[in-house]
Amino acid sequence: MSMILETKNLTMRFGGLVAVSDFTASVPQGSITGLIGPNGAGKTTCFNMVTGFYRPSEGQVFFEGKELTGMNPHQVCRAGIARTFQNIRLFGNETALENVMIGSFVRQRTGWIQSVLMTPASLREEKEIRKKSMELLEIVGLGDIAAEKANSLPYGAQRRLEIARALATGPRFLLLDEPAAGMNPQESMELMDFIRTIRTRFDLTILLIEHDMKVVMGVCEHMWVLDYGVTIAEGGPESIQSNPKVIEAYLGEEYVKYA
Ligand SMILES: Nc1ncnc2c1ncn2[C@@H]1O[C@H](COP(=O)(O)OP(=O)(O)OP(=O)(O)O)[C@@H](O)[C@H]1O
Repeated sequence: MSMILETKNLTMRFGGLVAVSDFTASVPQGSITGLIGPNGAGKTTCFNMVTGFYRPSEGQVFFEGKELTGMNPHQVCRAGIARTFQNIRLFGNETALENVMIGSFVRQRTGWIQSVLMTPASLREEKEIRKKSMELLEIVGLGDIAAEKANSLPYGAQRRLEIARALATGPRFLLLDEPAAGMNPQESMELMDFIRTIRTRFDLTILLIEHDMKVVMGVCEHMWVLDYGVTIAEGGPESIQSNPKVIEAYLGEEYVKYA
């Protein structure tokens, strides 16, 4: 099985705090993989190191066999990795369509000078981007709210919109940071279908951080478990749910009793 992402001994220190220690992990191509663990375990820090938001104190990141360590977020995005954030980061006063268009500009061929001068090439490209962004909104089920401002949308729609914007950058690898946060059980169920659908439709590999165990166990084929920055387990849903270390550090006996 080929690995789309490999990390080697990724370590992040903030002063005296070791937020992530020696994170050596791999994500199979085409998989939906989970990164789980208690609050403060270092999950988002791992995302930040992979996507160039943090420069690791030590260690390396390889994407499709090429080293990404030290690249900035824009370069990582152009390489084919997109992400969403734990706290939704949309342009609230822009419409849903404009938010998706902003994602597409990462792949824009004409430069900013041409855009400012509104050359025929840049106008043609903007029209193309508008059309593609609209199609994307339709695919994620937001076609009818394209003209609404992002901050007026219900929470579940905002999460989908953030994913649509990430998809607009044309990624092969998508990282989702707590996509089910704040969703009700019905929305979480729909999210699982949605994640599987976009994986197939866009030929993606997905890595997600999530605390909702129904979502994690329902959708992830493989997962990594962090506790205090240290990897304490990896495996499929069955083995993770019965792993004593994971039960003690994170899931708890109650979860095991009622799962
Ligand atoms: N920029 C930063 N400066 C200092 N400490 C940080 C920074 N970012 C994260 N940390 C610390 O690193 C540790 C890991 O945080 P991180 O956000 O990665 O955890 P997490 O597993 O994603 O938690 P949660 O599930 O609550 O989102 C925490 O102790 C956090 O306070």
